Amino acid sequence: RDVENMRLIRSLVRHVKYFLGLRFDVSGWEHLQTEGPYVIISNHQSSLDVLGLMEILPDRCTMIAKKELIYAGTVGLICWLGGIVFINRKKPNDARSVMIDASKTMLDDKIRLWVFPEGTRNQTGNLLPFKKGAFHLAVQAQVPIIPIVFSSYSSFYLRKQKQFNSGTITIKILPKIETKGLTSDDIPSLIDKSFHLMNSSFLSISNSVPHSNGPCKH
Ligand SMILES: CCCCCCCCCCCCCCCCC(=O)SCCNC(=O)CCNC(=O)[C@H](O)C(C)(C)COP(=O)(O)OP(=O)(O)OC[C@H]1O[C@@H](n2cnc3c(N)ncnc32)[C@H](O)[C@@H]1OP(=O)(O)O
Ligand SMILES: CCCCCCCC/C=C\CCCCCCCC(=O)OC[C@@H](O)COP(=O)(O)O
Repeated sequence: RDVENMRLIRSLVRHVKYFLGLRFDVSGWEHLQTEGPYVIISNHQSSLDVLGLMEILPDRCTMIAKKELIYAGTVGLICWLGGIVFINRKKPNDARSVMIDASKTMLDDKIRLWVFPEGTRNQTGNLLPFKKGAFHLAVQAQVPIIPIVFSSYSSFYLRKQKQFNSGTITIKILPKIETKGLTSDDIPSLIDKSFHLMNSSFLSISNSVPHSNGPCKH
């Protein structure tokens, strides 16, 4: 169990896109060229997000995930080996204390953490209001937040209609938001700022989908 295992996991998962006919169009790589630990936050539409995540995953970066994933067979084992931090969403007090511990570990072990601040998968067409854990984590560790947005999958993947076509996912890496000197009092405004940046970015990259390479909506 070590975050270094993510290198191997990342290189294996990167092949899955070819089987599904998916492409990634990434912008903002330069924003990930930040030294040391940081917290990445991104929107969460489906388990397909794992492919985009692995496409851009920086070194020494692991995720916060719901603890049910440990029991998901091979996927659970892979998550455990990759050093994923598991939280019990049914016990928010426990989840919070795990995240407070994580804020120390990320500094001690120079680890970056990826959090899905919506807290659950969402395909409503707008981002869900953000939970607060990711922002407490960044402020407690005094590390930057790097927001990342995946464009809507609705042009190629309709879960209810069981439709899946090939397509292109646009990933936009946004400039980091510094948290040095911020305290827990600043968290509401930090959330507000991050939410509006990400939601407007999500809407703008989802409407255009310029490079769609597959059969489109029916
Ligand atoms: C064949 C190929 C196989 C390939 C296999 C490949 C495998 C690869 C593996 C990759 C896997 C990726 C895994 C992705 C998994 C993604 C998920 O599981 S998403 C779901 C889980 N994640 C989350 O839920 C994170 C977001 N949630 C939160 O951050 C929450 O805040 C919370 C920590 C869970 C707590 O929940 P809750 O209490 O409901 O939340 P709030 O409303 O936000 O907060 C209430 C209250 O508590 C205060 N608070 C919150 N956090 C903290 C903290 N860390 N420290 C101090 N205080 C905290 C918060 O301020 C609120 O109080 P207030 O008075 O209202 O301010
Ligand atoms: C046509 C099929 C389209 C789907 C293809 C999916 C291919 C993905 C390939 C490999 C990735 C498998 C890793 C699965 C990890 C799942 C993580 C996940 O997404 O957990 C859900 C959790 O965050 C939120 O849970 P809830 O929405 O609250 O419950």
